[in-house]
This record gives sequence, C-alpha cells and structure tokens, in this order.
Amino acid sequence: MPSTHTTTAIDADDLRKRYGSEVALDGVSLSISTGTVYGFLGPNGAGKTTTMRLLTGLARPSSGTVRVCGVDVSDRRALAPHVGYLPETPPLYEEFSAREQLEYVADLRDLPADVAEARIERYLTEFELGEDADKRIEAYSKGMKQKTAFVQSVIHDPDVLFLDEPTSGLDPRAARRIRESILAFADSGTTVFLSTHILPVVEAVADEVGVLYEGRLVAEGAPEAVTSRAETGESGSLEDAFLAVTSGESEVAGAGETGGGSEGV
Ligand SMILES: Nc1ncnc2c1ncn2[C@@H]1O[C@H](COP(=O)(O)OP(=O)(O)OP(=O)(O)O)[C@@H](O)[C@H]1O
Repeated sequence: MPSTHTTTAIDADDLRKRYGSEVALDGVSLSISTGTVYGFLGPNGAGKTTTMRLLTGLARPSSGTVRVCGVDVSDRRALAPHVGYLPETPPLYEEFSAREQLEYVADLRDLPADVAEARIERYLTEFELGEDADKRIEAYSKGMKQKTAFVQSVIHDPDVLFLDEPTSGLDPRAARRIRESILAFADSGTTVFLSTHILPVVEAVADEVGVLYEGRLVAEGAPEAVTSRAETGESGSLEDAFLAVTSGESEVAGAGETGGGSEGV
C-alpha cells in the first residue's frame, strides 16, 4: 500500500508530454513539501495546464512519474480523496443551484450526509453565497460561479489543492475571499499548487514559486530568492524576475534545484 504519510506532497520526476510533434513539457521535476503554497508561473503556452493535468492524473505523461501524497497518480481511485482540483473552466451544472451542485459533489465524494450538510452550510456562509444558494447557477455572476467551484474543489477536505487561475476575472472582494481561503487551507496543513498570471496573488500567498518557460522549469525557490537570482535590479519585483527568466535571453544566476531540464537560471 502506498504511504499517505509523506512529507513530500507532490513528487514529479522528469515529466515529459508530447502532443504529436509538439513538446508541451520537456523534463519537469518537482518536489513540493506538505503544507507549501507553491506558485506556478509561466507565460501563455508554457505548459502550466498540461502540468496540472499530469499532476492530477487527468492526463498521462509521455514519460516520467508523479506521486501525490505517496500515491501514484495513475491510480485515480486511490488519488481521489487526497486531491482537489479547480480547473480554469470549472465543471458546474448550470441548471443546479449552488447547494444542489455542492450536495451532488459531496455525494460523489462519499461524504456522510451530516458532514456534507454542515460543510456546505459553513462554506455557503463563508463565501457569501447563502442568499443565492437555491438559485440556478446559470443566473450567477462569474464571481459567484467561481466561489461555488472553489468550494466544490475543497468540499472533501483534500490534502493537496490544485488551483488554476482561481482569482482571474474576479472583483477584489471575491478575489480576497479566495486568497484568504488559500491561506487558511495552508495554515491547516493543506498543500496548495497555484497556477496564475496574477503575480501579486503569488507574492501574497506563495512560500515557493516555480517558473515554467517553453515546457521547462527555469527558476524555482522562495519568491525573494527567485527575485534576487534574476538580478532584476533595485525594484526587484516578482514581475521583473518573471520577465527576466521568460525572455528567452536571460542569464539568471544560480537557480538552485530546478529539476530535470532546467537551464539558464
Ligand atoms: N490537447 C492538446 N493537443 C495539442 N496541443 C496541446 C494540447 N494541450 C496543450 N497543447 C499545447 O501544449 C502547450 C502547452 O499548453 P498549456 O495549455 O499547458 O499551456 P499554459 O501554460 O497552461 O497556457 P495558458 O497560460 O495560455 O493557459 C501549448 O503549445 C499548447 O498548444
């Protein structure tokens, strides 16, 4: 039996993914400790969504292995209780209400009815969805849909949470609600793998960042370390570092451990 008591929550070794002749991922290794909030950055087309799909077992790598909480992700049944995934376009049944959607997912997750009911009520209140909880999702704003989708991804209290652009397009209040929730989950020991283009969000919540560029991890470490390694000058923001390591021409010094296929950092 695979051990679920591991201090490495996400362990990916030399992941490669091809689509025909297109190389989407070119040797990515990750070792992310339990309880880390990992900010996963990269320009459009770098391979972030592909990586998340491999890490959650939704797609198979061309080569390489992934274990999450000690479980080989090809074992979807064993993996399911450990992982929550909020994709960029979340699956919601528009004809359901938020309450029905959450009850449905809780049932799929085999949560006992009383646990499900208590969690759903708590989250609906926390995410300010209570008043609209019985309206159809098709009538919801983008923020309400996103909050419903976020709750559905955490309803089973996963050990590792994968979030793809969770605050994109949200107003400041809804975005803050989700940011605060990410921090609360991290405080309680949940590992969070957060892919986003919104660098201030990463700066606000991430313990560690990884920058993907053309299918390779080109920088990795604490946000301050990545920023200083990128030699971004006095302003030294994460945005400067991001632009430096994804320009295709930077010579960024001393990346430390960036996994297989890394270069130039
Ligand atoms: N199903 C697919 N079939 C063919 N090519 C694909 C497929 N999925 C992704 N790709 C290609 O793989 C590369 C990486 O795509 P991916 O969606 O992972 O990037 P991304 O970093 O998530 O981009 P974005 O920030 O724009 O969402 C791109 O060149 C893309 O065209």
